[in-house]
Amino acid sequence: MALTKESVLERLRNTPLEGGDAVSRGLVHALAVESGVVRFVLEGAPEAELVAIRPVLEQAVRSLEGISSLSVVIPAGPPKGMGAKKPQSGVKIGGHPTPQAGPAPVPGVRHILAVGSGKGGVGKSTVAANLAVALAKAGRRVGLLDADLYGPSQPRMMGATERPGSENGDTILPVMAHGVVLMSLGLMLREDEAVIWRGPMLMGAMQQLLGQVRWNAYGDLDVLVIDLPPGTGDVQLSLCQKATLDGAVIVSTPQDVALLDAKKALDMFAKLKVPVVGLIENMSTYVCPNCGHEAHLFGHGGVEAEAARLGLPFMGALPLALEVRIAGDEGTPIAAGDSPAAEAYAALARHVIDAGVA
Ligand SMILES: Nc1ncnc2c1ncn2[C@@H]1O[C@H](COP(=O)(O)OP(=O)(O)OP(=O)(O)O)[C@@H](O)[C@H]1O
Repeated sequence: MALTKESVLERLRNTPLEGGDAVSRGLVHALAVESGVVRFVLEGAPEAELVAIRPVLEQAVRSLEGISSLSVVIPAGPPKGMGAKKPQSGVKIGGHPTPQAGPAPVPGVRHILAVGSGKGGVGKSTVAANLAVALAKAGRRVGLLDADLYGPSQPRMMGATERPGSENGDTILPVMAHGVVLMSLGLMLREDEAVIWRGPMLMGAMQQLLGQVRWNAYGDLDVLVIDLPPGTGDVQLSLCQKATLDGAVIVSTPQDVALLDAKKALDMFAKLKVPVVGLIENMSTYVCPNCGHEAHLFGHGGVEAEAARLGLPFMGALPLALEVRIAGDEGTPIAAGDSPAAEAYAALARHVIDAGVA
């Protein structure tokens, strides 16, 4: 049977879900089928439920004959008329930290995974966003905390513009984007507003972002992914003092100068007794889209060699790809779609799950 809208709808109708199939429940929107490419939007139920049923529907549709790619999008934020009422948050972030005896668990969060890098600009935030989305696609309940307080980029990368609300003027309600529960200082600032805080203010802000944000507002989280600032400064230190981290992944480009800084980040996590889940080489190769020539702009293989030298797991190499940059700029991480890059992030997510951190 040829691949048509009707054949996709029929397959979806014949895929049983709790409460009825996705088509009769009115969850399938904007279905498009063109030369083997299938796309649709899943909307009309709480986001956590949509995230849970998406892999079931994807598996059912993928087995149709003639399909070359599939993209099932869950729009950011609750559908109109659904979800908690969120008055604008009057909570002020940044202030001196309050005394805390030692690292404390974050309520409603099972695991905390930090994504760090030694050097700036190596793609740490891109990896954090895509890894969070890939973990959500793998069926995990995921939060993403943008702890890059001086340069919060997750609102843009995750396409989130909604201001976090507050139920009582004390706790902060995070927002939902691409199936991930997100909080970033960037959601509370103007896009051109600068953060000019010293150490204690940063530490106070970190404490608030961990303790005052209601991370389980949409259900308990399997994992909270934390996008750290580059380097080994106050934010990293206060995070490890305030919360128990289950693991860290380090992102580096292959060139020596980035690797040198990555080693400092590894040393920091060793001193803070945070287990390193693995190293990721980003911007590893570049394949020319016109002629297919493969170039190694920043070198190649350096991170894998370093991981082997240190006896740490190498999680994988991610290519330098225009579509990854465009997807990040447009607010839909590449991992949300269906492409070789999305598959590479799915493999990283499996690594994290196998390591028992999600
Ligand atoms: N594999 C990739 N292919 C193409 N572009 C990439 C890739 N990884 C990251 N980028 C782009 O590189 C830029 C820097 O990435 P990103 O902001 O993730 O880095 P960072 O290490 O978090 O930086 P910062 O030090 O500012 O926190 C972004 O424009 C991003 O889209």
